[in-house]
Amino acid sequence: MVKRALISVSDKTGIVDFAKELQGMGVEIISTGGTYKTLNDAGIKVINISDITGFPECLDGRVKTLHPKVHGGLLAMRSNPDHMKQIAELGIEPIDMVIINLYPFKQTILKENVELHDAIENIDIGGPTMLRAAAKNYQDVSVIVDPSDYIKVIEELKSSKDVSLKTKFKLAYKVFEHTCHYDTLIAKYLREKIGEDNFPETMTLTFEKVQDMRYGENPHQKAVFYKEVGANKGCITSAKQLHGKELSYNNINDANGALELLKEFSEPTVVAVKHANPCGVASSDDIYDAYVKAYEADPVSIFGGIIAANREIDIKTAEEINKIFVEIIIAPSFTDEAMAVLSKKKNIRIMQLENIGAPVPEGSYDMKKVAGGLLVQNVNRECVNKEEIKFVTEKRPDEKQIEELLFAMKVVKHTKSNGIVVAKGKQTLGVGPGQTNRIMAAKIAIEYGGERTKGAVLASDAFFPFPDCVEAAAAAGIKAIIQPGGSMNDQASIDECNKHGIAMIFTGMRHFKH
Ligand SMILES: NC(=O)c1ncn([C@@H]2O[C@H](COP(=O)(O)O)[C@@H](O)[C@H]2O)c1NC=O
Repeated sequence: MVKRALISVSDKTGIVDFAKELQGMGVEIISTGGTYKTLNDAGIKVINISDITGFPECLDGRVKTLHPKVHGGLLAMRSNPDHMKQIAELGIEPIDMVIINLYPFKQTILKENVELHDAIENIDIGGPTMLRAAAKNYQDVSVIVDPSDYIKVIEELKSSKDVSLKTKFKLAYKVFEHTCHYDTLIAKYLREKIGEDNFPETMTLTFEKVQDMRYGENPHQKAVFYKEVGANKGCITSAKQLHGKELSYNNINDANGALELLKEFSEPTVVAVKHANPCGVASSDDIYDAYVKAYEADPVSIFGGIIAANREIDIKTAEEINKIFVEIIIAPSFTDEAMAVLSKKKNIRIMQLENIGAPVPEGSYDMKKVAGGLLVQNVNRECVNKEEIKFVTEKRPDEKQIEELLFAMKVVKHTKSNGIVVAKGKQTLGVGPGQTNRIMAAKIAIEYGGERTKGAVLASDAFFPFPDCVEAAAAAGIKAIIQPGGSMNDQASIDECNKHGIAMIFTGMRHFKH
């Protein structure tokens, strides 16, 4: 039986109707300042919390409900005669239901230019304390933290005069989920305020559900898509779907890979991705030309792929894209004419992402789940270390070749290791991804390039342990190479370059990606 309920809510949506229903069932209602006013103004009979505690709310609301008269009433076990005797002697009356939602910490920190003191004042203390007390004593107390549960609770009360133990247990579980999410956001916010790489002793992460997925990587795997709170600028989680069926698990993963690579470029660029590896990447003066070059880079692999562009898609580009089947096109915007063309196809997903080039914020984590644990590192935000660049061969690359080499290095950075990329004219010609030895990656990239590799450049994500990749490059007519350097055997590759008149530069920065 619910005889007394304590209501203390920041989000007052639906609270008047809920309280009216409780009152109609003869439940006595206690409330804190603002909630008291809202209910009282709506004609509901409410007892002010101060009349229960015998204390005024004080310290700007920092202390309202933190009192044994409240917590004794919540925590006393009704089945324990000692507890009941003690509270009777202390003049504490049981509280059977609490309806609480917390100070809007999340909404506060999501505001632009929020001051630390503002965030701090929005850390709720009394609310979580009551929520946790009530949830611990769920057998005797119903605890409602989510306004979407109001209707269900009222229905149960109407039909069986009480809330079932099963419902009370679920509501209690929800409380700990909620307070954990709330506290994790606080910890994350404060950790980011410290402003340096911070790898805490315990890693508590929190995400919010975006949607259920039809299935995971494979149809027999269940999957859900979650997003981080805040920090979603330029991320796949902020993309707006303008057309097409729901994104799949693999679509999201591939689109994420395409966006990460696209962020390396400021000039008009198109990235095509298959199975999380780039298959065609090109930069040009305009997006149409960049698309044509990305398509021609590898017209076979792009089929059924993900295309990401960093400029508006116009009708000319849309008509070109429409000639093949692609799963997703993602861009900052689409002209109306382009939308009309692209949306003729039922199966293409059209995604709009403003701020598509927004960099990953400094201090962001990159994580990989391993069985029984989690690997955490900071995001790989660099591409080459300009101070570390060394021209190691007799032949020096010219300015144009340096640009070409840097283009290829950006692409190989986002290719699964071992990876090799061959490129010319800011267009990939061959991508050799994810091989267990480097020469195989080189052979694949060169084979994709075919005749076009003559005069092209080659990038490697890590150093050459042997001169075999240079030999293969020379045979394919490659004129310049970029790689991190740092192998004990660097000299063998340098000698091989010198033998064939190839220019090679070392960047001092490796880009493994697994
Ligand atoms: N300090 C306390 O004793 C306390 N008790 C309840 N609160 C919070 O005060 C809010 C409601 O305040 P009001 O009814 O004055 O609008 C709720 O979000 C509730 O979680 C408190 N505030 C913050 O800690």
